[in-house]
Amino acid sequence: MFIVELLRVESLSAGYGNMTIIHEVSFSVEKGEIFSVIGPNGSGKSTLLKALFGLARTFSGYIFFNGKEITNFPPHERVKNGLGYLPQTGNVFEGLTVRENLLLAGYEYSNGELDERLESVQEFLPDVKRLMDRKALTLSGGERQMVALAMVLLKNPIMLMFDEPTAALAPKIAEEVFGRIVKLNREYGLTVLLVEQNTRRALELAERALLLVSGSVKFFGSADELLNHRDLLSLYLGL
Ligand SMILES: Nc1ncnc2c1ncn2[C@@H]1O[C@H](COP(=O)(O)OP(=O)(O)OP(=O)(O)O)[C@@H](O)[C@H]1O
Repeated sequence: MFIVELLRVESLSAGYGNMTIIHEVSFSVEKGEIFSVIGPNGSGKSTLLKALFGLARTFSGYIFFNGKEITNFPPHERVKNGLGYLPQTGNVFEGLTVRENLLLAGYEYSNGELDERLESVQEFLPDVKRLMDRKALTLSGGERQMVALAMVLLKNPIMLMFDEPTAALAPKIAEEVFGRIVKLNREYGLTVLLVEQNTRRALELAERALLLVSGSVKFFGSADELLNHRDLLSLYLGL
C-alpha cells in the first residue's frame, strides 16, 4: 500500500503561559490509520492535542498537516485544512437545542451545502435525528458525545482528534463510541488520532501509537509492539 504521511510533528514544545508541558515531541500520523496517544494522568496528552489544534502555546517545533505547515495557524484555519478536534468537555452549547448546535457548527455553509452535510452526518449518526429538538443540557453523556461528533463531522474533516471520548461513559456506551470511531475510519476513510485512558482498547484499535510520559515521547511505533512491551506498560501505566 502507498503510505501517505498526513500529520508530521517535529520537535514540538508547547504549554501554557511560560510553562512548557510537552517537550520536543516528534511523530507522524499516516493517512487512513488510527493512531493512539497514551500515557499516565497529567503526562500532557490533552495539551498535545490542544497544541495540534492551535489552543495551547507553541514554543518551538513544527506541525505539518496535509502537505502544509500549520504550526502557527489559528484553529479555524486548521479546520479549513481538514483537521477536526473533539475536546473532552465543553463541546456542545448546553442552553441550545441539538439542531441549534448543528446550525452553529455549520454557520459557514450556504443553505444548500448545510442541508447536504446535515444529511450525510445523519446518515452516519441516525440517532441524532430524534434528538434534534432536545436542549443539549438534557442529553445523557453518550448522546452529548454523539452530538459533539456530529458537529465536528459537519465540517468534513480529513483527520479527527478525539480527547478521551469514552471518559465518564458506562462500559457498554464506551464500546459503542469505539465502534463508531472504527466505522468512521474503515467506512469513511477518516484518519483518527485518539487520546484514550483505556490503554489496552486504545492499542488494540490503533495501527500505531505514541507513549507520552511527563511531556516526552517514550515510544513511537507499532501499537501491537507497544501492547506487548510489558516493561514499558508496567513501568509507566501499571499494567
Ligand atoms: N490550561 C492550563 N494551564 C496551565 N496548566 C495546564 C492547563 N491545562 C493543563 N495543564 C497542566 O498540564 C499538565 C498536563 O496536563 P494534560 O491535561 O495535558 O495531561 P493529560 O495527559 O491529558 O492528563 P489526563 O490523562 O489526566 O487527562 C498537567 O500538569 C496540568 O495541570
